[in-house]
Amino acid sequence: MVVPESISCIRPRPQKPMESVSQFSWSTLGFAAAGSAISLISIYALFNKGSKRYPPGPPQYPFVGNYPHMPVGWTGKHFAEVAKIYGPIVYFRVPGRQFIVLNELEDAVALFEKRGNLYSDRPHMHMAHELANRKVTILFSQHAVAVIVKLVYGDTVSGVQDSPYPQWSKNMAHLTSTSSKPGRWLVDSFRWMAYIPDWFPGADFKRIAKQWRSELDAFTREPMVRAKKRMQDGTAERCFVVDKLEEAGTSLTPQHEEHIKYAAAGMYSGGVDSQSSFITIMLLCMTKFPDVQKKAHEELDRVVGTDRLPRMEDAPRLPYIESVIKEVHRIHPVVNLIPHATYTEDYYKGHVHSFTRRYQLMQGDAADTPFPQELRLSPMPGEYTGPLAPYFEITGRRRAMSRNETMYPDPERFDPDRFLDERAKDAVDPRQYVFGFGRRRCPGTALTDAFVALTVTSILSVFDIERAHDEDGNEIIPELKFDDGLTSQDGHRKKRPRVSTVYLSVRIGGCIA
Ligand code: HEM
Repeated sequence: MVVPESISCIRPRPQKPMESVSQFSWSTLGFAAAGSAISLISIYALFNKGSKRYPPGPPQYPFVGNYPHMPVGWTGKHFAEVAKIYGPIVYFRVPGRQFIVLNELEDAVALFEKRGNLYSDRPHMHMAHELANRKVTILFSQHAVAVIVKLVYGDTVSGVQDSPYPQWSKNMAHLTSTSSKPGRWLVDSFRWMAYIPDWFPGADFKRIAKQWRSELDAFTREPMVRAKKRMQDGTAERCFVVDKLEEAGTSLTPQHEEHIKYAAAGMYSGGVDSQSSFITIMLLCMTKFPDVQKKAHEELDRVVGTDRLPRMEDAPRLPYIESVIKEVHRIHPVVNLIPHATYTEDYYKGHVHSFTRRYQLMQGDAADTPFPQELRLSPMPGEYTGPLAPYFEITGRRRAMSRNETMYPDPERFDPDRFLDERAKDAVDPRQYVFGFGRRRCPGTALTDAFVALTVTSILSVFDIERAHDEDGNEIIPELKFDDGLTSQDGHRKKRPRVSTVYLSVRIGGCIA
């Protein structure tokens, strides 16, 4: 190169011999690259430690594991796609949590029912359990005592416009669904976030949790206070709370009273939203499938007649209505992904399902809290005690079972006859799985069966359920669309008020008492 004279004063600085420069940088670079590779491999190995022992699942990324695959929400729709790729038992993990999703009834029965001793706990969800204090009611209580009675507080709600109960239960349904929403709260994975001060930017979740705590407090306390007041006034009716308080009599301790309060609240919160969701889905199906409704009307008119409401004893003589109820349960199981937890090592179909780690029940010192026993981590000798994945959250995906083509050919079709004709031998009654499994199976099953049978037959015997019309007078044919809550309801609710989705016109004189 010719250097122009004007800049010829620029001279190259004296340099170390080329060879030594290159030796220095290459060796440094080499060490750095090797170090980084080893660190990355170690981190990857740590995250995928033993992953071959687990059921198949989407590949994991370093640090975040399967966070990108984790569904936010209750229905976990994309699991259907995941199951097509990885098979019926799918595994995935995010920092601090491991999940197994069971898509087939056979596996859910094998684990939740036949090995119920291992799979009956509830996982710890930090936002719901600790920050919002939802651990106190039975659905999420790790020491569940299933107590079912028809009337919990002995109070009257129906027909009273200004009753606080509907609002309380609405708040509770929202709180439960949102606080424990899968994938929604980072604090469920990173529990140290619970120590972030409330005022800290981004700590909105703590402020929300505070609000929920006070709503939960009102929900559990107020109905109990009212029941006790009625007992004092001598106007109390027999119900779960009154029976239990009377039973305890003078030996009632404050702690015992707290247990009654929370057991009652568990029934209250577990029962209201699920049953009302079932009825809205039933109304949606009747609106969309008028032929089914017509057949149900015919059966009711033939068996019960038109001069009285149906009674429980009519139910065995109404097989078509019973299959309508089964098909409503099947077409969209009302309650979505409620996980169980397992803490003990177990092998199923060649895969290990948990680290050998277990929690022991130890006496806590907080005698004034409702549940003085606390779960304390107690590693056994030789156990894995690292920061990752202390146990598995394991869910039977009811919606996958309800779409199983062997049990239900053409599963997307709403067809109650599948439980009556030649297909009936394979058509498993969905009530086997829509209420959950094993020891955590819904304790409200019998109550729901009775409530649903009476409500569905009463509505159908009194009303024609008709489609709404748009501004041009055309019928609106609703889609089978559901929202993404813990309990899914008719998904049209958000768009327009339910009353415009269906019309109930009176078929016969009278009303539903
Ligand atoms: C359509 C009606 C209902 C459906 C579909 C339903 C479904 C479920 C499901 C799937 C579970 C979780 C089971 C599991 O983890 O394996 C559950 C739990 C529970 N349900 Fe229901 N349920 C209904 C009605 C009721 C009623 C009427 C009550 C109370 C009167 C109730 C009280 C509870 C309680 C307390 C739990 C928690 C049980 C525990 O954690 O041990 N449910 N329900």
